[in-house]
Amino acid sequence: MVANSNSNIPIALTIAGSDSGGGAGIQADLRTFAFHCVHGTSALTCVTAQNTLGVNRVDALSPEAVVAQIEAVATDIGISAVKTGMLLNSEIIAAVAQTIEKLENLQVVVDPVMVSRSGVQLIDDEAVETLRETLIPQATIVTPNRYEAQILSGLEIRDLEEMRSAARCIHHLGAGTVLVKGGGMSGNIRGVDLWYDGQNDETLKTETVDTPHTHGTGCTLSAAIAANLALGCELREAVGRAKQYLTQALKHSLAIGQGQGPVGHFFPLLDEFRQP
Ligand SMILES: Nc1ncnc2c1ncn2[C@@H]1O[C@H](COP(=O)(O)OP(=O)(O)OP(=O)(O)O)[C@@H](O)[C@H]1O
Ligand SMILES: Cc1ncc(CO)c(N)n1
Repeated sequence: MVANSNSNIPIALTIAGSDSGGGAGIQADLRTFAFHCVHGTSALTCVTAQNTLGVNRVDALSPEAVVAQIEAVATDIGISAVKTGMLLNSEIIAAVAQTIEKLENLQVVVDPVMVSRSGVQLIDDEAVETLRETLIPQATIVTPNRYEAQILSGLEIRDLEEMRSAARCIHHLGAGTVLVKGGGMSGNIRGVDLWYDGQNDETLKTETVDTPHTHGTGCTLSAAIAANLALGCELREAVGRAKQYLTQALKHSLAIGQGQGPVGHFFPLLDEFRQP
């Protein structure tokens, strides 16, 4: 039998860290790409020993190793969309920014991973500055959570109005569009995101899912945006579709481990493969 090979498959790249627990990072990104029928490629920045309770250890790769992975993919396979996640330190951020700057026709989704959901800063101040100066200006869209938006804007965020002000400040750093995510907000704006593209702002809401198992929401959302961009969607549509996918994954989140379980990326296949 002759294979029905597909040479038109959209291709996306994730530049991010590994999560041994499988809920966030590269593992979440590649699963999200796959569930959008997008071929996923990856450049690993660090390896975390992590589970549903937290991060126990982080080992970084060298900036040269990160660049070599990006170049190996770009020079042979080609990429139409990239997402960046946990970049860890200033040297890796600068190397990634320099490398992707040279790639043409690339849509860039920057998830500026720097603060955990509990509000703990994961990267040092120098790395924040490098992110601000080198990578965010290249972003088609940047997707900070509440705490990351506070650091990038220097503003406190307690309500929608403050999310709006922060988005405007971050837009001044040079990103095309800013999406301030509301997973860390409380009350009726938990799960409401604020979009600002330099002209219009808009609140994006699907529904609030009442679950403690939200590990990997940010990675999944940014990977789904990159996947939809690789599929050819316009940015606003890509974000809307990504939020729908994430909401379904949250509704099917996995109550595994003793802490915060991951979102369930494979909900579209549950009926087919559900155990008896
Ligand atoms: N309980 C919820 N119900 C609905 N949507 C949610 C909920 N929690 C998070 N989201 C959505 O998930 C997406 C990611 O936002 P969040 O603020 O959780 O990012 P994050 O903190 O970067 O995630 P992570 O925990 O992976 O670091 C956003 O679209 C947000 O609105
Ligand atoms: C590897 C990795 N990337 C991103 C996050 C943020 O959710 C995480 N916990 N781990």
